[in-house]
Amino acid sequence: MTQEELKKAVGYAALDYIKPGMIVGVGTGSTAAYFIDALATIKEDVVGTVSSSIASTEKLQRLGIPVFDCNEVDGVDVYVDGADEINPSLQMIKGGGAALTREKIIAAMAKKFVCIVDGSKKVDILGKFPLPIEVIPMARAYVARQLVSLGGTPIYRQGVKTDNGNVIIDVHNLSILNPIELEDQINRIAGVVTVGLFSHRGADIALVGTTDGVQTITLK
Ligand SMILES: O=C(CO)[C@H](O)[C@H](O)COP(=O)(O)O
Repeated sequence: MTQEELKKAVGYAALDYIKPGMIVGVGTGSTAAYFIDALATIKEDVVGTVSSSIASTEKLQRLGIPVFDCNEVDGVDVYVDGADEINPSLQMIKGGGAALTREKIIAAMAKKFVCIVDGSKKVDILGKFPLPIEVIPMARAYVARQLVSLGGTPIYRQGVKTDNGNVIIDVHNLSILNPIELEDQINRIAGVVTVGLFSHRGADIALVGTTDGVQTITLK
């Protein structure tokens, strides 16, 4: 099976977690896009969605799926999104698509986070994928210097502006042995909006696409 087929398989497998009347959080990226296609097949059952990016909102609306502003809903029943890396504790690196801040907000609001990935995203230690950080533009150089002092190699993602009008710094060469500590350290740097490390609020369930089928991982 190709990587695209594995992404599609987990996108559709996530429908098992959607029940009639739910408010569904919708992620961003190529795997989440397959989930949106899947959601369209049961759209009469879905009360509504909240979306983590303008791109996902536009796709949902094109397919006739109602999208609410996060401030209009009391909570999110289930959040379905991809990841760039996921470890055995279901902590993740996210933000390859620059949507990390809205993704973190919806993850925080959600009762259940279902992460959908193809098998290439599974790692033992996070950090091979450069860690995305959303930064207020005027703080870019300062934040980069602070990241160097934490041992990383920050690279400014040229030409990218987030849906919130900010910039992205990708931090290379990190071996993230203590994700919670690093998430806290980076969050404390003035000018950082969000770090794409999802360790305090990781996933509750991971659906992993493999050539043997969709593997379900839940924390014990
Ligand atoms: O965090 C994300 C976007 O900000 C995505 O979930 C992540 O980049 C994975 O994307 P894809 O499903 O295209 O591999």
